[in-house]
Amino acid sequence: MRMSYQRISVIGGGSWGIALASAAKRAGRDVILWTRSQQDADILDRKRESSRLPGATIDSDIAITADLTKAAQCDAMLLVVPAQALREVALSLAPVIAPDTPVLACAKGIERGTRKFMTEVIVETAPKAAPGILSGPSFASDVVRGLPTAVTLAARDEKTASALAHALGSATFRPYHSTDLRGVEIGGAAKNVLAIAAGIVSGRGLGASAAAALTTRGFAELTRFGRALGAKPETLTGLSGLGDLILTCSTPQSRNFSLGLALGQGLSPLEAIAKTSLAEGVYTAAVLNDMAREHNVDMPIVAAVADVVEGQASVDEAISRLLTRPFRAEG
Ligand SMILES: NC(=O)C1=CN([C@@H]2O[C@H](COP(=O)(O)OP(=O)(O)OC[C@H]3O[C@@H](n4cnc5c(N)ncnc54)[C@H](OP(=O)(O)O)[C@@H]3O)[C@@H](O)[C@H]2O)C=CC1
Ligand SMILES: O=C(CO)COP(=O)(O)O
Repeated sequence: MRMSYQRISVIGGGSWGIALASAAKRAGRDVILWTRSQQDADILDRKRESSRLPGATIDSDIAITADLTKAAQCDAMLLVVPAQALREVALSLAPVIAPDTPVLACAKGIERGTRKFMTEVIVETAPKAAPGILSGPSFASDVVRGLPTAVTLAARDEKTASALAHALGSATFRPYHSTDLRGVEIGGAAKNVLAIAAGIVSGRGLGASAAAALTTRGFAELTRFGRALGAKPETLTGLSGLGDLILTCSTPQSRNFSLGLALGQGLSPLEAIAKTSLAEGVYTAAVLNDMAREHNVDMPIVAAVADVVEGQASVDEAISRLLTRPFRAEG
């Protein structure tokens, strides 16, 4: 098994892909960044900046390509495309990556239709790869500027997870390693949905006390769901669970929070989606709600967000439903 991960490929030239490529470069790795269009690759290569990350410079030593076969020549790969596009990209990669190459999902979401988590999609589409996941409280704009961030990186075995954390880590980008794939991916997927609710609370002007209650009760939902699906408690209270929930529920720097803010201020779901760049919680809300029901897990905030973004309830109806739930023991 390869344990030296010098050549890192980053698949996806959006804001998180560029930020992770920059972090890997800062850690001393040889980095290739793949974008799906040749035109984008040429522009990024020439300008060394992206409108998605204003003010950030892409290191001149990061190779940029639109050639998947070239990008597949690596020791480890980061998949940094939206959750709903991960299957399509992994399918194209499967024939060109070497067996046992770690392929880390860096998207936060659950596939609609199949109800699969990101590492399950990798296992299905690229069965010879070694699946992993990287997730945690980390805005691309912070990571690309080299501000201190910490994330969780999980692989099936601890040696691989630890070696990958060493390969990608630096003083300002600190991956903590884990083998709890499921726990890490549940945190990243659920927190986006809960961040929409936090944004709604802010946009409706419900106050700081309501915001704290929402985040805490949201964490109770995330924990219940995680426990039902076999996540480790320490993962749920760690960076990729509680850590990312706190970050995304607290600032309009989060796209999910800011989409919620727009909904709370009275925009329709379609208007709010059009106004915000990729907010994964929109696509995860209904599938997470369905999975919660399937596993008999009570997730009233997630259900409320799903109804609002799918246009089945108004913001006021959803809030009223949450506030009139029966009183119960905490837990
Ligand atoms: N931004 C952030 O701060 C963070 C983001 N994430 C997660 O990373 C994932 C990606 O987000 P982010 O980079 O911000 O999103 P962006 O919208 O900035 O970028 C998405 C990238 O994926 C590409 N893409 C979209 N669909 C496909 C497809 N079918 N095939 C190939 N490439 C595709 C886009 O290409 P094109 O330009 O051609 O459309 C674009 O380069 C999300 O799941 C997000 O939750 C996680 C942590 C932090
Ligand atoms: O996942 C993120 C930070 O950890 C980014 O959050 P948003 O996608 O809501 O901007």
